[in-house]
Amino acid sequence: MVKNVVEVRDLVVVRGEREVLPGISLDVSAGVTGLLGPSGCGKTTLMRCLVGAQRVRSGTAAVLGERAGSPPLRTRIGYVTQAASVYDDLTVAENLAFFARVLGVDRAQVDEAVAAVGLDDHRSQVVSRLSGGERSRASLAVALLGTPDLLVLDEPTVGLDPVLRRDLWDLFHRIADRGAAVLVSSHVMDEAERCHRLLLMREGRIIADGSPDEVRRSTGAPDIEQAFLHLVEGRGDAA
Ligand SMILES: Nc1ncnc2c1ncn2[C@@H]1O[C@H](COP(=O)(O)OP(=O)(O)OP(=O)(O)O)[C@@H](O)[C@H]1O
Repeated sequence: MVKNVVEVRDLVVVRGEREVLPGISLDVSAGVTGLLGPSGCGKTTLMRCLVGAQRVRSGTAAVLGERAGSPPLRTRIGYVTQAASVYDDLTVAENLAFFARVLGVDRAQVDEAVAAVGLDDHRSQVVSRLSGGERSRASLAVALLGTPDLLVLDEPTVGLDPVLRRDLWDLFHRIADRGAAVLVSSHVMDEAERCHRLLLMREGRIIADGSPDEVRRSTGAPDIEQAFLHLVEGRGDAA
């Protein structure tokens, strides 16, 4: 068994004129890992590297022992971007059935994925008539097809009410409990408390890495929000 699900070493990514990731290194293992950092610090760029959607200048990114983006990883990684990635003119069930066929996944998994994201009552609804939160849950259901070993979720709870957010976090934990790695970016600090491990980023670098308790302790802050401000404003360095 591969210990680290993700291994990134000295990764350099340039977007436009800017070195967005100036040589980042990190590992991600099973469990729920939160990726936090100010807007523009490079979270999405890093996630794009892990799914093979980002051109890199140098360094390496490996997932489950394979080069990120290589074909064997196709069904082993689920990725949800900030924009919903389902077809507007198909129903929820039709979208799932389509992606199940593309991925070569058993149709039985469609029902499981729809139930997991709480869209049972909307399975026959055309996506264009769903609310924003329902639409993003439909995208999440697609990412769950194939029972991925790595789930990469770019701010999956934006625009969701507290009940749905809690339900989704319970789902992330259930997925992690069966041995998968779940990497979630978020701006919501109470969500950070629900992660097994936190990676705090600033300007394309990891500035803190540890459990919520460890991050709090290393900064002497009473909560993650204060710890985050402390680190991001450069008054400490816990990494
Ligand atoms: N297509 C692009 N061309 C040039 N620069 C880009 C492009 N996409 C993103 N960038 C820049 O790369 C940097 C990192 O962006 P990225 O989307 O990775 O940040 P982020 O941490 O995910 O931000 P947010 O929390 O706002 O989603 C930003 O400065 C952004 O302006």
